[in-house]
Amino acid sequence: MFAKSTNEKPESIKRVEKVTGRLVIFYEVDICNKSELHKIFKLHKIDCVIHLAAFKYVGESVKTPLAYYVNNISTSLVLLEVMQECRVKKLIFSSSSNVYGNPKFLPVTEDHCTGQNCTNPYGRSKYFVEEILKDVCTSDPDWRVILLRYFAPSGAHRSGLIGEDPLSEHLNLIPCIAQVAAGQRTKIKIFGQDYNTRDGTCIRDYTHVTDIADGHVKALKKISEDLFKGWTAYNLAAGKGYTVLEIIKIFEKVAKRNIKYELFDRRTVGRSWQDDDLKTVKTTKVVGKRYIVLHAGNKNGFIPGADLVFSSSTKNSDYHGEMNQAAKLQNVQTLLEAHFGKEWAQHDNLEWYKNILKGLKDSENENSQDQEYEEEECNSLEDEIAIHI
Ligand SMILES: O=c1ccn([C@@H]2O[C@H](COP(=O)(O)OP(=O)(O)O[C@H]3O[C@H](CO)[C@@H](O)[C@H](O)[C@H]3O)[C@@H](O)[C@H]2O)c(=O)[nH]1
Repeated sequence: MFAKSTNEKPESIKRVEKVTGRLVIFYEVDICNKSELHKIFKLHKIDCVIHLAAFKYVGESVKTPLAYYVNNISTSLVLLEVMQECRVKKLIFSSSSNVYGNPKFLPVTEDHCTGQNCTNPYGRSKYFVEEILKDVCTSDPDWRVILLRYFAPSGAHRSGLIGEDPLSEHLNLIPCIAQVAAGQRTKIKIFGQDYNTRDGTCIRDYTHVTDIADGHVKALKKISEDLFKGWTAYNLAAGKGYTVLEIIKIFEKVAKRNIKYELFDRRTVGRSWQDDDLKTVKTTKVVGKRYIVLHAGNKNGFIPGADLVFSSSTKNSDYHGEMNQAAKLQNVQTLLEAHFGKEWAQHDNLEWYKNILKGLKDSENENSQDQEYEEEECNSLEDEIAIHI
């Protein structure tokens, strides 16, 4: 085992030895230190590497994206180079369900697309490393890679000897609840209450760490099978989602303690597994006031001052009717005319907006059902004068 001692305490290695009954050979080394890594690879006959070294806090990654990209990607690159040079070509990579971003279907299976709509730098760093590993496998058929995509690893070994005692101020949900229960924190901040779920808080599939450990043992067997080739991804998940509030209530019941909490905004651009009962993933409802910004311009750029901001009074996500009231568009028309004089014209393709200017209601409007079409048209009209919303 090799690691930088940012998060590990020496005592934890001793405890791993106690729980497993095996001697752990431990090197305290920065994985980015290529020459040190080389020495270790020369000292031992290594068959397969399990690569777990990474920063892992979603919230922290949003605040310090570069630290996450540098740490999570460069460690992987140095490790891969050393492995390649030492002809060790089997790797089990600790990836994340974050690579799926906002899921397009549920349950999320391994063939779900990855990388699209990742909601945070942590998830994207895992996605990038996955892609690098796929390229490495394509370049050399001797490489074998298993990507293990964890779903919210949580819990502790049943002996109580190994658990999570985080040093970071950024905490995962369950250690944070545990600290509140133990009196080390006064309350827990719940990030997000506007998810499309049973109680509005985010759903995660919390997977016990010993199940995750079993997954690694199985992956080790799999990668050594004669027929194994290239790369394969496996989800490591329990298969059942719980909301943040449900987890808090379960913890209260088990620990027989009151867990105080406070509601906050979402930590990232929201990813949630949504409600199990919902067949499709729906657009997240926005609670509260919305501000709509509209710009106008042409190929020479936006017209200075030609932007309209107004606050919607509706609380549901379909604010378009309100936004396109003739009065609002009239403001834009006035601005455009002030800038272009009579040269300005609304493009024919913007039928829907034209109809609104004529005072037609949504139901009388032929194109109103297809707003996406409208937006696409706007994008392809860069050379025309167009209203772009
Ligand atoms: O103080 C807190 C901490 C978390 N949450 C919420 O609880 C849920 C779970 O968050 P957390 O326990 O931090 O897990 P994830 O953000 O899902 O990330 C974890 O799970 C991923 C796999 O899903 C792993 O890849 C990551 O390394 C690991 O940090 C999320 O909705 C959070 O917004 C709170 O409301 N308050």
